[in-house]
Amino acid sequence: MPSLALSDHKHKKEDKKMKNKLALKNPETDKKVKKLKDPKVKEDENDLEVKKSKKKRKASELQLEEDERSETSSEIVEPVDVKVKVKVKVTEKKKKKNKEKLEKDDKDEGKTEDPNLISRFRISEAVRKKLKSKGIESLFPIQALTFDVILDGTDLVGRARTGQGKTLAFVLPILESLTNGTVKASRKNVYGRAPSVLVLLPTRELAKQVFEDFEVYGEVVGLTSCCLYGGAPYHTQEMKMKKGVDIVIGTPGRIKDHIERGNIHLGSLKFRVLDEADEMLRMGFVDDVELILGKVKDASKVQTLLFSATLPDWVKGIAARFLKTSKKTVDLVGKEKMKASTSVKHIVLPCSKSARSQLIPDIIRCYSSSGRTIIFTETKDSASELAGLLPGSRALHGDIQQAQREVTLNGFRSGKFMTLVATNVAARGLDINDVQLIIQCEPPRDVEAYIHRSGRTGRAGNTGVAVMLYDPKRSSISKIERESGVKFEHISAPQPVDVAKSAGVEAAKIIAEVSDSVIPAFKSIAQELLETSGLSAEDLLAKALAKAAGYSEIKSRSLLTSMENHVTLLLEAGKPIYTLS
Ligand SMILES: Nc1ncnc2c1ncn2[C@@H]1O[C@H](COP(=O)(O)OP(=O)(O)OP(=O)(O)O)[C@@H](O)[C@H]1O
Repeated sequence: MPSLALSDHKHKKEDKKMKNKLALKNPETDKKVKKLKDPKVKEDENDLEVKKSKKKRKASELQLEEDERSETSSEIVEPVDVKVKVKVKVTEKKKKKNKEKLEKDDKDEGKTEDPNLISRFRISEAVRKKLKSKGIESLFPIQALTFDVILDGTDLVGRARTGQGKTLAFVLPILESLTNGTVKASRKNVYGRAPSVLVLLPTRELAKQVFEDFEVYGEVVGLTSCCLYGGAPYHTQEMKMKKGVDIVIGTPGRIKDHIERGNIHLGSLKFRVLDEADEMLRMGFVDDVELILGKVKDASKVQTLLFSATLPDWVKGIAARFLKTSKKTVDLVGKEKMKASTSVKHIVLPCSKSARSQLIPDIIRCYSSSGRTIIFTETKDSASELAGLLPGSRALHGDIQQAQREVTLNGFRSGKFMTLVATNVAARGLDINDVQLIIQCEPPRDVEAYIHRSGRTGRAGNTGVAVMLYDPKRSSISKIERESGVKFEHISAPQPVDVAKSAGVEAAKIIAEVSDSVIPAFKSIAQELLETSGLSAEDLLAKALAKAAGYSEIKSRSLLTSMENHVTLLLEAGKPIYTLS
């Protein structure tokens, strides 16, 4: 039957894909990923490089010694074979060549030293130590390229893809500038001091994250920070401002309120930073941002920095109006077609709305590498609904109380649960360790959202997978593909039998870890089962593995809509078939 033959063909394709997927879990790949993640491994790798080049050098030295020996001994040793003949015939020319090679190796050794090592920048010892304790040995490109520009007092527009370290790109030079740089002399360290730095961010979660970086690195150089955002009581925030603080980080609405209530004075301001400015525009903070920026009386005394992963017109306009004409732009994306993260594997998969909750657990099984997953929905209701349907997941969106949002995010960060279902509140800037998989339930309305959502994985040099579901009857992915520059990999839904196979591998591992002490208690019932079931020990064990992996039966699934219990048939006819449409 042609349809069957074709459906088998599909299965083969799926098998191949599944092998690729499983390759993600293979220890070799794991080792590679670990290498990328683990700074110690990086260090070991550097050591290895140094050792390799030393070995190379040693080999050349030995060769040189040997050449010399050969030459001197050429008179007394009878050539034994061709190889030795070649050696004894070594000439001055070869010796010179080896020496030159040694010199070149020496030079290359110098070259392998990382030009972005933190020791090469004007970063104070205390901050350097702190960075090292966090596994940071060298600066990322956006940080290395902007560090001196900022520290030397120039306004800056910085742009890099998601997860490339834009936060430390402004945190580090600002801290240095306040403690050792140009603004050190004019900064007062007294009770009730007005802030020297004001950082504006679009969401509360993001503000908190940036605040934590300022806290960690600022603390070691004696600088204090506070975070001001809506949904939290005014009183505690006011108290902090009264005591005096060096760095204020917050969302535009709450910052504006504090300025209007007279809690924040901008007279001592040395830096203002706009992070994720494009999102502030999208979230309707245009007036608040412009009002806050306009409150600074003498803008010539303030350095303004603007960081973003995308630069729409409003952001360019803000840069033109509020940054000095001497400003510099460091744009690591530029006119490159690919705007999204290049360390992410971008995949699309056809799926009807009703099949989502059945399909998503399988996508997680296949692609999350047992790490964290963030699922994005378009509406708050669908985030709550989906979180209710997926065991072990929690929802995060704007209708959830701030205190609960923080509990949820902390739980996700600390690994209490591994799947977060969120709206765009989690799309921007959030940096959560070990997010391996992003699932977007449908194509977002604008390309920026796609870039930022998929950028929650594949951060800081790690790899990740972003899967976007789409209903072929309702939505199109071509606009996102065109505007983001992403070349999507098209796949069909993982077939339950394939997912079961990878679940079986996990279950087998779990069973192998069970202590032998359980055997006596279960042995007699196992023997009885073997005798009465009429199955071989192998088949019976397969059933036990299936149950341990959560399977009682295996259903089929449509390749077109991902609906369970649907089979996709591909019909072949000997001549063209015309439809009415
Ligand atoms: N030099 C560095 N070496 C190693 N890790 C770093 C370095 N700089 C930053 N990181 C880590 O990289 C991750 C991403 O950084 P960050 O959140 O600043 O990226 P981003 O460019 O602002 O991303 P997004 O556009 O999504 O907001 C963080 O976990 C951060 O700690």
